[in-house]
Amino acid sequence: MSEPTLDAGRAALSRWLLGVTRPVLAPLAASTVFRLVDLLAGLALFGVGVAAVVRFAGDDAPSLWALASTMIGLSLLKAVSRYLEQFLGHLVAFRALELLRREMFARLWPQAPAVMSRSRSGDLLERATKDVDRLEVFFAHTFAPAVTAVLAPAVAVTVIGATVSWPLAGIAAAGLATTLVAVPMFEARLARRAADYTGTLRGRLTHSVTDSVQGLVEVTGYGLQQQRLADAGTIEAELEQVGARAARTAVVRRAAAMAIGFATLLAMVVVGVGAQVDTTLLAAAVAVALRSFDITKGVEDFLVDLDASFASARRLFALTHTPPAVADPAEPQSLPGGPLDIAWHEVGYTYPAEGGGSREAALKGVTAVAPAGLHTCLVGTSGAGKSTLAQLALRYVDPDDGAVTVGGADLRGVGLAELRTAITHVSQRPFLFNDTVAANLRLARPDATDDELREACRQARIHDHVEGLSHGYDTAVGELAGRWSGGQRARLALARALVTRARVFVLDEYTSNLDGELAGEVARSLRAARPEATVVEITHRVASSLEADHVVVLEDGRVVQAGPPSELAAVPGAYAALLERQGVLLA
Ligand SMILES: Nc1ncnc2c1ncn2[C@@H]1O[C@H](COP(=O)(O)OP(=O)(O)OP(=O)(O)O)[C@@H](O)[C@H]1O
Repeated sequence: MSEPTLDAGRAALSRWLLGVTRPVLAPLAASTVFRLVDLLAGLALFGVGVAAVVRFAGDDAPSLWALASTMIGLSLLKAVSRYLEQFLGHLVAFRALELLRREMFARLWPQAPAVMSRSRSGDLLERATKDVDRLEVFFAHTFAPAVTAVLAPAVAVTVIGATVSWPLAGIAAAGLATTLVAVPMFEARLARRAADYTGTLRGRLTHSVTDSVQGLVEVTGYGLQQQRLADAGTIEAELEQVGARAARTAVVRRAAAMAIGFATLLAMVVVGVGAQVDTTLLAAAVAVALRSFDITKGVEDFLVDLDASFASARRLFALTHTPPAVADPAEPQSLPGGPLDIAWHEVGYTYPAEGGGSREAALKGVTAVAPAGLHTCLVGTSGAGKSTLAQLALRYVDPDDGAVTVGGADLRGVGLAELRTAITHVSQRPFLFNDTVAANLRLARPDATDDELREACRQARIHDHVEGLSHGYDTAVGELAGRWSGGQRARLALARALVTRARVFVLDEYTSNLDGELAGEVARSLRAARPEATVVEITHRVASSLEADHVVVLEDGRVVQAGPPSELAAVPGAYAALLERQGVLLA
């Protein structure tokens, strides 16, 4: 199946959705058939009932036995088909939800972590949950009503024609066709735009609320509560406006549909009486037509939901079809054994600009090395490109120019799984899951033993703290790790990295929350625990880089100095200037 482009039209989106939900198409079709039988049985019940009342009112009373058995038979048929329709409909709903969620995560996985820096958190959440839910509802609860809203009236009209009168059937058909085709077209474009815009606004609202909750400390600290509420209120007001317009359109549509229905029924009565159609049959025909108009409402609901569903599908599609920032090589190359060096060769990288603008390159022809088995510090002023250099070493993104090698192998040629095992990362803002300490540590290696967890925590100088918690390693870390200090969180994150068997540690300012003495102790402990490992550390604490084996100094996306820290500190230059700025006295 060819994949539609990111601004896919409805046909392409439908092909994609049908492809994803293929396994539920058969039960969906069966559910639709049972719904049709249910509706037709309902129409027949209504028609037979009205006809019976008319005959009882006249002097031609029907046989009670025949009437009762017909009604009971139709009721049973209706009940059984309704049960089967509902049963299959729910089956389809749950399976479709599962299929859509799987598709979404399978597509997002290769995009992480790049997608996290591209997407706003609330927006991503909105797409991952609400958009998928909306599609599921459309799929499982809107499709069958729409199809049967056309088929059931079509069958009813044919039966009226064959059993009562074709002119009456023609009038009913004309009225029903008008409600099915003309009414939904009223302001259809407006409804579609409203649905798209509503989705965007909802994303903005979720984003705003998520930001307010995550930034609660800043919001409270700077007294921004009213402003945040006002911002969210503005979006809500806009949502309300869009919703009100859509509701007004829906009211006009409904009123038009009711007027057409009323005129059709009146015309049927006038023509039927004029043509001297049998009263009982005429009453039954009008009753069936009346009920058919109710059924056509399914198409109207479908069209309203259709707009919202396509809007959801479009957002989900754009998210899931963004090409992954990095791809697994077709024929992965294995890494050599032993300590691994990381080398950047003439590397250039520019972050993608939002809205097609241009950005300045974050890295400009960087050539540097973090020698195997040694401790390298990347230093430089804020925004110099240190984190970007580290991200390239982790292959979170690929360079625009040049290459990054690990143990001599181009990162783009090494399987991502092998790479993630060989190189581990402690980020500037480590995330701790709302689970126990042990579970958080085992994320790195699920089969790690209790003793291994303890050893890693001892090495990261966090064991004593964990042991002092109410349930030791089984203590819950707490949502968003709010109960942990920055330094404790950083050390737990380091312990998590130490649980792995990684040969390269990329540490992004992992000691920034520790006092100088503890930072030095942790660094020495890491060295002692993993003497063969290559450590690439980003640090603002330039003084601590004096203890490293190798230093790379970056400035404005370029390497300006590199070498052993003692040599660099001894000559005037960027490194000496950084040290001086931090009050380190040079000999
Ligand atoms: N996700 C991003 N999108 C766009 N630009 C980015 C992104 N991350 C970093 N940049 C830009 O790239 C440049 C290098 O940033 P980088 O984070 O690598 O610097 P750094 O030396 O690690 O800074 P710091 O010490 O402040 O963490 C900066 O100009 C920064 O604004």
